[in-house]
Amino acid sequence: MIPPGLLPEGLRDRLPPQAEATAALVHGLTATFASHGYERVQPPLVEYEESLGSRLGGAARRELLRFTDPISQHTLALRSDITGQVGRIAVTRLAATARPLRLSYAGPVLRVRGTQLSPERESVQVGVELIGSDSPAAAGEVVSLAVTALAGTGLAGLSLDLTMPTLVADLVAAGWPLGRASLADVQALLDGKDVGGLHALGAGAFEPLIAAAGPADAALARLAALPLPDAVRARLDAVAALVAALPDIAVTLDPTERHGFEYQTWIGFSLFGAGVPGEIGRGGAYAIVTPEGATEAAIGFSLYVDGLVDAGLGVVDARRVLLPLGTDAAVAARLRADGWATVAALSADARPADFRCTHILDGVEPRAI
Ligand SMILES: N[C@@H](Cc1c[nH]c[nH+]1)C(=O)O
Repeated sequence: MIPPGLLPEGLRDRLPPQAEATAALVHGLTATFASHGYERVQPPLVEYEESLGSRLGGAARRELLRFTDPISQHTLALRSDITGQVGRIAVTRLAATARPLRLSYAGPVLRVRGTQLSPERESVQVGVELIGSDSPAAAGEVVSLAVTALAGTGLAGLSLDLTMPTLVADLVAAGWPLGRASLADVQALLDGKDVGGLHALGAGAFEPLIAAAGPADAALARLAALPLPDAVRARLDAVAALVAALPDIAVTLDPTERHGFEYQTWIGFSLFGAGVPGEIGRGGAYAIVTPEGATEAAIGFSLYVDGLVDAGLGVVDARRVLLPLGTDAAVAARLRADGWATVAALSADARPADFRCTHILDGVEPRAI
């Protein structure tokens, strides 16, 4: 028998005050997005696996929890990421809406497996997608919105890691010599920072990419010294402009990092902050496939609210006042209008501390205890 209170691995209850903190953070972040012109959409928790899966990269698709719908007999899946759903909305229901389209979203996502760093399987994603452009200006808007929104939560020590997920493939397409290696080999060797392996397969041309990782300014300078095709150089300039626009936060560049960027294209980024293990958010440019088989450029980010909650952010400093038995309803209403949370005693011996009250009503005024 499963003991009462036991939850499946990777799932948890949020209790006071964290449950409220989650809601407050979601509210604050989406309000910031709204103030920058991003309008909220709310896709469902569950969709056809075929449709949901096709909008995720390979690894993320394997993270979908699937089941058969007893009504339609189709395979459905719980979303592991909201970005693909927003893309679907953009190219179907909102296909005729003017571009760029600025949408925001918030809600729970579920993945089959947690990771060592974040064992939770359910988490809350909050984010924006700018659809119709992935230009340098769009990237600048989206990255600075992520930074502004996170700064608004009180998070300290914010830092940004940039990557260029399609860089290696672009260089290969431009004729950088692979030797006896395949594109996948080179990517795997770069992931492992395996200089010897690259040379052994005759793909030594890619070695300088390993050294071109670290603090963004130095990494960009190293990359710029390489024989890059014009299109890649233009993207590098866009990344440099983006870094220059963020003088107040630490920015690093790891140009070949692909882990977690299954569907992102010319730019990807992760956000980190003090007191939060693992990423706080991730984003980048990507292409949405339209029902006609064309593609539409987009860029956005998702923030993972649970890390912020676990770090103690979002806790609303509630002023809670205990109302002794028989308190006048009008007095209680006035206190609430003044921003108090009122807790009505249901017995004469109710003690403020038992109800996490900081005050007790004394006559018509709250008295600190
Ligand atoms: N949803 C992606 C990040 C993203 C949003 N938009 C583009 N990329 C993730 O959580 O990994």
